[in-house]
Amino acid sequence: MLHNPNHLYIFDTTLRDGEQVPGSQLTTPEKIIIGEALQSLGVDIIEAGFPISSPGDFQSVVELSKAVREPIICALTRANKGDIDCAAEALKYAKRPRIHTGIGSSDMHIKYKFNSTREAILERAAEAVKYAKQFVEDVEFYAEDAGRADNVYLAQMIEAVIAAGATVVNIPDTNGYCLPEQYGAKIRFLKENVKNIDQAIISVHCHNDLGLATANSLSGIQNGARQVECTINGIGERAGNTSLEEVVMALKTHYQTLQFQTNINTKQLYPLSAMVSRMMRMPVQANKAIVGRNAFAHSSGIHQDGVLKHRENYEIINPEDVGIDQSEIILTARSGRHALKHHLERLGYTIERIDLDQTYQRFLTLADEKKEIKDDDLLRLMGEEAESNFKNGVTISSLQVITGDQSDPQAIIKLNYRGTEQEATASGNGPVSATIKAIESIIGSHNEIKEFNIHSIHGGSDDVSKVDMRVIHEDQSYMGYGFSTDIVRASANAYLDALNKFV
Ligand SMILES: CC(=O)SCCNC(=O)CCNC(=O)[C@H](O)C(C)(C)COP(=O)(O)OP(=O)(O)OC[C@H]1O[C@@H](n2cnc3c(N)ncnc32)[C@H](O)[C@@H]1OP(=O)(O)O
Ligand SMILES: CC(C)C(=O)C(=O)O
Repeated sequence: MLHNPNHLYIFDTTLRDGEQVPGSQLTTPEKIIIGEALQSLGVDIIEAGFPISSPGDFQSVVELSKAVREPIICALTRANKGDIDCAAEALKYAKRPRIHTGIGSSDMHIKYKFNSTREAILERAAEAVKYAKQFVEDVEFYAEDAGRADNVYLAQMIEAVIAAGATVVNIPDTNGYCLPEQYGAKIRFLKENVKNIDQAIISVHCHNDLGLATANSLSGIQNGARQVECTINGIGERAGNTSLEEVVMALKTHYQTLQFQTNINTKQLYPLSAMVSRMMRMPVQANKAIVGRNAFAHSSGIHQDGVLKHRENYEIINPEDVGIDQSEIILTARSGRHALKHHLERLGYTIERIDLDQTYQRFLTLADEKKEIKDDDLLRLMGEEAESNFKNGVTISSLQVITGDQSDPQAIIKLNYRGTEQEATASGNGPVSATIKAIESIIGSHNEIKEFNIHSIHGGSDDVSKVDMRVIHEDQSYMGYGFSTDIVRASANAYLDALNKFV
């Protein structure tokens, strides 16, 4: 078989083995959407289904064969004529069809599944391949439970099926039993002991029962396999299959050592992972390698500081390479000053004006209570006691407002400004406008307020109100945030929050 010796074929079985997850069955239109996305990702082979299993799965293979033309479309069968006839029929529209047939190869399966003998099973294996060959040129054979099979017998079986015409021989660790070294040694044994092995591609198909599917697949590849069977997000029967994104990124990250190329456009990995998770109703665990929510999130201070100084200190993959915009710095009580400063700057605070130590202590108290500090929490922290956050900031020492429907509202304010306490009184068309005017008469300048929003945090008339405003000063825009149970005080806090960024 002619192929580039450095090319590693990616055989995606999300739609077949991946779909064997309880509750994750897909409709034909959903399979086509995922199939088209897999084609765009660059997989070489799509295992589209098991046509004999149901009319719906048969139809999915038919429709996928029509819609997805670039990758090989593969259909699974047992080693019997009925399954193979059905797969051949379902694949009749495929541009590049492959039948994937096979049978158990371990003594366990031979005895307890088939109540048969090694000799009889070997014969059935070869017959099935010969039969499938009448329909398609490309026939893959799987030796189910090869992970627990005797290597000498497995080699005989593989030799027989290649002689019968198999183009690809799949050595599944069906039950995720092997250790990486054992599985690699099995592949090497076949490479060295099957006389006609050069006439077929060896494929690895590993399950994750011991969390070793990716490690076993890589070990198989290092020992002679040139096709890897995998699924998006590693979904599949029981603990799942080898995860496509893990194996592809391991090959890419270690290209210098392994020297294998794939056609995968890695930037599509994350969007496709999210699509499969949504359509198959299978959440991705947060700490899942490559595509988990936390795969590029840093929440402890030492790591955050390291990442902010030089991303590669704590990341071996650039998140953009897998379609994730950027790493995340999550603020928690384990964060340090560098992370806090990073977020404050991102939110528009000029760090030179902030008393970082003071702010950090208040941040820690809040973080211990809240676990994760979001932008809103940080803005609130800055707005609530704006004066304690800024070095030499303008602060309010008292505010009194007289309002009602008999006269214009009036505000009397005392500000600490430039080292002295100064007082002013002003009236306006409302209590907020009177307060802002009073502040402006002390600082001696007028700044236009472009946006002004008041929200309650939880709802209810006794709630804390949150004010945000955009203040224009010398053609620059400054956001201010304020919080208080008194909406006038919250507005004054927001104005001072913005003011302290430029005064
Ligand atoms: C390791 C894997 O992931 S293999 C793929 C697993 N996927 C699936 O099983 C999903 C699709 N399966 C199905 O829809 C059904 O199981 C069918 C249509 C294939 C078969 O359904 P049924 O005919 O009702 O049989 P059932 O599933 O109960 O039992 C399996 C039969 O297939 C036989 N069998 C199992 N694997 C193979 C094989 N590779 N080659 C030949 N026969 C096999 C079993 O020995 C058993 O036969 P028996 O009835 O003579 O004892
Ligand atoms: C059908 C085969 C390839 C399989 O899924 C397995 O053995 O795990």
